[in-house]
Amino acid sequence: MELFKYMEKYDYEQTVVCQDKESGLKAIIAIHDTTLGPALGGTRMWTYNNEEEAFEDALRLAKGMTYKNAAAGLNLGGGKTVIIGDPRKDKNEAMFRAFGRFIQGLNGRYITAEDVGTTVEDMDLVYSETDYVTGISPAFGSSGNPSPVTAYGVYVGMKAAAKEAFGDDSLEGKTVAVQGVGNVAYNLCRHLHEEGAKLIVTDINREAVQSAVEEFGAEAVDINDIYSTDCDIYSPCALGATINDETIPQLKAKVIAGAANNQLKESRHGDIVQEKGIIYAPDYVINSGGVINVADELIGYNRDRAMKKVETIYDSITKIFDISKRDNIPSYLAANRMAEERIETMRKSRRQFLTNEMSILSRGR
Ligand SMILES: NC(=O)C1=CN([C@@H]2O[C@H](COP(=O)(O)OP(=O)(O)OC[C@H]3O[C@@H](n4cnc5c(N)ncnc54)[C@H](O)[C@@H]3O)[C@@H](O)[C@H]2O)C=CC1
Ligand SMILES: CC(C)CC(=O)C(=O)O
Repeated sequence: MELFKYMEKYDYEQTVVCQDKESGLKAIIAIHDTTLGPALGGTRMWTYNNEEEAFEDALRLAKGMTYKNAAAGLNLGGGKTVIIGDPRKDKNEAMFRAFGRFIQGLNGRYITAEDVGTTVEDMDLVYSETDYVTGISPAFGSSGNPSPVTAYGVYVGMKAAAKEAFGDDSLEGKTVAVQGVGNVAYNLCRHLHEEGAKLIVTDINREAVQSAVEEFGAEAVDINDIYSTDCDIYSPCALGATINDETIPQLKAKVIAGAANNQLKESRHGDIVQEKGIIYAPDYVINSGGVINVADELIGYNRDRAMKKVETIYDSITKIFDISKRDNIPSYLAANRMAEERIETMRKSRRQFLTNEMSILSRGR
């Protein structure tokens, strides 16, 4: 990857490469756009095949956060970190504390939280070194693990998508194929089960699948069979790029609504999905519950306020479908326009110098 070329193409502000030999920390912090406020986005720990893959993931995820935070109406920009390593083997206290010090060095331009491969306990270690971290333990007055709230947001967003596709937002009797039953999806399965949906699940982690089978009466399928399974809703909740040239022809679902970030391998896959008449709930809107929840910590966490805001995901998804129909554009593009318009408006209106830019956080209530 030619880093500067890539950054210029998608207008990234900053990429920070962090290395700490003692702890084994290798982290890439990508800050895409801070027009709306400090960049907030989680930290993913993953075993990448090579450095290029890690850079690309950090950059793509950071851009997604710019759009997610803008579409959610947050006064926050977009950033994300990837730590290169195996979350099951390579973690240690010194690593997350070293990472915390690097974040502190950015002086508030970037605020972190959990993502795939990192936990509340990891963020508590980061908090030992910096205030610019969210999703830490409730014992610190924080909101804890964002995953259950993300799951709730995906659930309400899925209902809005079901209304668009089937004329009714009830998920009772609907068959939902859930790909990945990790932190978010397991909680999503619980909501769906409680409403009477039928679940089909898959995961590379057999124990997670077994739990979903036992607790929710889910049917388990092989990881390669999830796309072609007979279902009403396909819910991608593992990693990104699962909506692509190979998988779209296999899909039988009328709706795609899931938690994963960067579900479309390329933008054009959003066009193809639309042409096939599949209702696609844009990923960064439907999965914004977690960031909405942790962002509330920045103004003094209030769970009721945060959950009320998460419930607006239903209206946001509905609005996107309305724009999509009105302007005859795919839903992913309707979401992008909504986010871009907000960023551009704010970019134009915020020209005068302020001594304390962080104060904008308190105005997002
Ligand atoms: N945790 C959160 O609050 C948020 C998460 N997301 C996104 O949602 C997705 C899931 O996040 P979490 O549940 O936190 O992660 P997680 O790591 O707890 O769950 C992911 C699950 O996917 C499984 N998996 C990985 N590759 C797979 C494959 N090829 N086929 C089937 N299963 C596979 C893993 O074994 C794991 O159980 C990620 O894309 C994440 O970026 C987005 C917004 C917020
Ligand atoms: C996990 C969230 C709190 C933030 C984030 O990184 C995301 O929404 O993808």
